[in-house]
Amino acid sequence: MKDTGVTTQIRFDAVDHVIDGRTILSDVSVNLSARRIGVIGRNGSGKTTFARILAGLIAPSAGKVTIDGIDPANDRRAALSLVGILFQNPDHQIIFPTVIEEVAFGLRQQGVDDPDARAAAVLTQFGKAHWREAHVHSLSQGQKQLVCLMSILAMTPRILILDEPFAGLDIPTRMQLARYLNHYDGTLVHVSHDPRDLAGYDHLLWLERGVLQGQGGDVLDDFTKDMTRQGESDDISDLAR
Ligand SMILES: Nc1ncnc2c1ncn2[C@@H]1O[C@H](COP(=O)(O)OP(=O)(O)OP(=O)(O)O)[C@@H](O)[C@H]1O
Repeated sequence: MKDTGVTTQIRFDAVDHVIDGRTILSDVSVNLSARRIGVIGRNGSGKTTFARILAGLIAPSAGKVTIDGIDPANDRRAALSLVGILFQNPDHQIIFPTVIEEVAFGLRQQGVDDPDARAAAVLTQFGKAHWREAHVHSLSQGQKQLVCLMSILAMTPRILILDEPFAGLDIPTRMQLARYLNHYDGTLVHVSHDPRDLAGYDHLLWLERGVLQGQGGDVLDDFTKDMTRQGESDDISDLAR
């Protein structure tokens, strides 16, 4: 990954998130300036909720979130340029019939001049000028995921959040998408339950039932050991989870 020397400051101060009386995140505080951040945890540990709060898609029930001093839930227009998020299922993200319309949409939201020309330039930059008028429904899942990635990177966000975007893709497709990601020179926040996705990341956050269980550069080993230990039990039977 390129290093432009520009770092982005992510702060969560005592963040809680409660839905229907149930605590999904509890007292999460982090102060991050690493370039590649991994968020790891079991299913249902609160990773997607953390990602959506960081992206400003939802406001936390309590506490404060800032990216370089800006509250992404409060200042939605600024958030468009601050942070982009790529989800697992591109079909939940894509809203337009053709590739060019999809890539131009975010640019239009940002208020840039001539969003169609900018979108076409992005397609060319990715070697996909020939996708311009392609119908999104005719593309493979991997190709749709690349349309989502191009749409997000067109807006040049300081932070790119990946919420398990490679789940369900075959190995060659994952490798190809990962190569496109290598050109991104901002801060990557990658959410996954699989430690293999996050090997070599600068900083890890480990969430367990909505609580920050650990963080730092060497959390993956502890996480893997704990997952193996939990795998030997039978807590999948427990309906209270
Ligand atoms: N809008 C919502 N309404 C009700 N419950 C929710 C909502 N969003 C999340 N939850 C619950 O909060 C918990 C954490 O969910 P979240 O999706 O953040 O976890 P996760 O770690 O990303 O899980 P997974 O790895 O399975 O995607 C889960 O038990 C989930 O059912």
